[in-house]
Amino acid sequence: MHHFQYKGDELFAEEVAIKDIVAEVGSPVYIYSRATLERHFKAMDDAFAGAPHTICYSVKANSNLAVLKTFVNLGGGVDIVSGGELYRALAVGVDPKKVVYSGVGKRDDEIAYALKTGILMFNVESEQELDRINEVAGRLNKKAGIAIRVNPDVDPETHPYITTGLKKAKFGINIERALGQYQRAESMNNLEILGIDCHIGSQLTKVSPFVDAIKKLKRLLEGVRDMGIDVKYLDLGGGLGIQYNDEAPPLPADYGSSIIEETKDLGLHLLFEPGRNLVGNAGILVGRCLYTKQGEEKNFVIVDAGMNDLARPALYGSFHGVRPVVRNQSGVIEGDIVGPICESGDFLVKDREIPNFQPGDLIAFMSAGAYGFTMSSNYNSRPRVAEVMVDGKRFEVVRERETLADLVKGESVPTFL
Ligand SMILES: Cc1ncc(COP(=O)(O)O)c(C=O)c1O
Ligand SMILES: N[C@@H](CCCC[NH3+])C(=O)O
Repeated sequence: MHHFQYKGDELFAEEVAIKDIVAEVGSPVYIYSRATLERHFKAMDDAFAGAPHTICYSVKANSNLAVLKTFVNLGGGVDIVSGGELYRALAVGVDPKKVVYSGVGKRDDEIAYALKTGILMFNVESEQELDRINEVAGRLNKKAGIAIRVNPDVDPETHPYITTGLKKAKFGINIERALGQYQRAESMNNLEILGIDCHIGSQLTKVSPFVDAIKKLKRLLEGVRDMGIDVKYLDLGGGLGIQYNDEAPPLPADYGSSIIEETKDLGLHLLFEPGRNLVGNAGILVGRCLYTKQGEEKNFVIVDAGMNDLARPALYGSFHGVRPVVRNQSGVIEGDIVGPICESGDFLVKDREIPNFQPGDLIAFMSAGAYGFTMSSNYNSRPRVAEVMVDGKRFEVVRERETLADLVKGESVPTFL
């Protein structure tokens, strides 16, 4: 259940007809439901009510300030992977002590920015990074809180591109080497060891890989504690999946109870970094049918939104549900919904039964709130689209559509031309 439902033949976002939003803001447009964002956050937060915990929303999934502010208002922290994400989170007043910083390629300036901000901890992803953070912290006369992101080598059984906790992944430090790194960290002057971290992948539809990972981390935790290191936090990353099509991911409550059961005697404060689960089904992308075309072997619906606006189908072959914004189509066809981009990979829907859309019709691409706008680009010199947040009967533009002038912002023709 979410807040994008038909009333009669018109698709609504909460209490607002989507066609009214498009009439004012144009298309394509991303539309987010505040009520859905809040409900998802609370479901996750409530799932861990039985344990000390903080929900550190993973900013990469959707970094719009309005979305961040929604979660910060509910007491959320953030998981960031760049100085840019930190900047965004600070702009909406996140508590620095609820910020964790993940990512395999943290630069010196980003580390320094995070240290000056006073974030809770860095999730360290390599041996060299450990030295680097220690060095930068020393230079700034600060102590850096750290956890080691452990790669527990469990298979999350999700898409290979978003599997991150297998041995062959670039992420984290192999669990067998982690203890040695804790020992090294302990000997460094400018680090404070605070936690153990893992993130095994995204769009998981089972609880068991999480539990498997925790079992492995518990063995490591014992070793770390045996060295006399007092770890306070267990960061279990994000990764809980959502329903795009016919997946049946566990409910946050089930995910929560399994994890609490597995961690209840550890005396640790739990951290979570959910992204997709909070925002995926809280957002849609709306585009308009420009043309239809009967190819030699196929029907095409050509829309004004493309892979530059929503990259997931092109990148992962992902499924996004499709709904007419106004139900007036007669019948269905089989075919592709494609964008205007000059790439054969530019499709939003491939080989599916779809409503018989006609030029002018508005189309909602569902479950687009996560990794939608944040992965969009200006490819083909297309201004990035507007973002709107709905709250009950009202809505506001939370990111303006880019203009043609925005496209060339910062560019110049050199003097020698
Ligand atoms: C370190 C880390 N934390 C959290 C997330 C959020 O993942 P998800 O959107 O699947 O919850 C990711 C992305 O997979 C990640 O790499
Ligand atoms: N971008 C991916 C998820 C990547 C997760 C990154 N931590 C997706 O759309 O499914």
